[in-house]
Amino acid sequence: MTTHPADALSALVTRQRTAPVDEESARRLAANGLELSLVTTDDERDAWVQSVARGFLDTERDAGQLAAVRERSTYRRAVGVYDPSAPEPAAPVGSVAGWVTDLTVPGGATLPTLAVSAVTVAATHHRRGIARALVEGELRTAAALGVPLASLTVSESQLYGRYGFGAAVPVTSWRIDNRRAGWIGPEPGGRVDFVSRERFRELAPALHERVRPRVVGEVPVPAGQWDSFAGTRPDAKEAGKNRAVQYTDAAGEVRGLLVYGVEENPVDYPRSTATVSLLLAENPDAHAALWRFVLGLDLIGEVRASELSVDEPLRWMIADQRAAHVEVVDHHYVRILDVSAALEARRYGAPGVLALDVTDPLGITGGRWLLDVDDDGRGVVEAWPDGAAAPAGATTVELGVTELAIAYLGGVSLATLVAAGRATTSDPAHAARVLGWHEAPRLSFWY
Ligand SMILES: CC(=O)SCCNC(=O)CCNC(=O)[C@H](O)C(C)(C)COP(=O)(O)OP(=O)(O)OC[C@H]1O[C@@H](n2cnc3c(N)ncnc32)[C@H](O)[C@@H]1OP(=O)(O)O
Repeated sequence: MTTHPADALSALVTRQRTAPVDEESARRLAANGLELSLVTTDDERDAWVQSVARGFLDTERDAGQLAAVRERSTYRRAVGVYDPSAPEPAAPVGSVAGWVTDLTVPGGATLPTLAVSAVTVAATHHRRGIARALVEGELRTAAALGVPLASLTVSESQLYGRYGFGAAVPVTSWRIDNRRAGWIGPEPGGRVDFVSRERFRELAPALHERVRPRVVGEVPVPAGQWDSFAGTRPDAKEAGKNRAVQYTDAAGEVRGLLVYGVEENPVDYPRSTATVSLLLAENPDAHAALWRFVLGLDLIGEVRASELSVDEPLRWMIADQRAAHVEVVDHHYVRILDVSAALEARRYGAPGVLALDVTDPLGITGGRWLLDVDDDGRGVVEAWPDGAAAPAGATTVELGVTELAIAYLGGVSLATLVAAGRATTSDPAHAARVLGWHEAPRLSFWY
């Protein structure tokens, strides 16, 4: 009997949520008088949420906020580190959250990934290896369950390379002088209408589910996060600042959604700012119509948007490209936990054989593989035994698991990594063509 991919994913989701904590990390922490534990009861979860809020410079949560979080975070596993000698031992001094979801890879397949979030360590306990124990432990647990990837978005760029995560999905942040920009893009025939935040909240999950399997680098938005976008959480601050808009095509189908907020400029009213929180478009018409709408807003002098593709088509829809200040930022980090499964899943940019020698500082998935790509971009992976020579005609590539992750989604050229001294190969041009992809990856939100 074959297992449907969705069934396999949901089995992994359940097993990861309840898996015991990693024994090696528990031992390491115990040697320093600390306890590693799964967070299970409501009281434990509330205390854990307070520690996470403090770690991310947020305010203490009140009862209403704790209830809202409790209701919206059942999808994820929470782990805490406890110090029994602290005056308040029930408050964790370290935290991590993780859930198995799926990530779109080149060619349109999706692959299970351990999404990691909420990594914090109390300032009273930092720089003693607590974060390392938490992250390594969760990676080992996921790898043992057969999850092939891990991924995260980061507060600081320099934290996760040491665990084998690579910045696979760079994105762009935009500041657009909308008066100067000038629209030269299409003028689609559908209609744009304001809708309530509640309607946005209702329509957005299904629209994102239609869009994200086509966008390399995307993962599903966790259900609880839609309320944050829409401002429909009962505890949302200034929820009314969010304005929602939909694009409907000529057949009456909603193909695009936008949520944005405005900041008044008190000294020069027509120079106020609009910030796009999310623009979801199912097709080029919806994309063009919603951007045209934002750039034409009255009383707005600057439009801001972030988490856009590095190859965002908007650049080619405005007459004056210098009206847009565009900054590239590292955003979605990927960690390969199973090189063979990861390489088999994606499609490739060019045919040929790569003989890959991958080192993994954590010892989870290092080794040697032959990747044989056919004319349609499909790859077959087999082990390349130690000591065996590379097959005639193969391009050899030596790199770390971090660098393989950086190149894995086709967003960063292997030739660039070679030029940066981060990988070596017998043929940079061929290796880059094979691992390359025709569309830049993107992740449109933070998690
Ligand atoms: C996916 C996410 O959740 S991203 C969010 C990350 N968390 C935050 O930004 C919240 C605020 N910061 C913190 O809570 C903590 O400082 C953490 C979680 C970043 C680090 O926790 P610590 O327990 O101090 O980390 P730990 O002692 O395990 O250090 C692990 C390694 O990271 C390094 N490191 C830790 N913090 C930093 C930092 N801010 N900058 C650079 N390196 C750092 C350490 O030097 C150590 O290096 P090594 O093991 O390679 O020698």
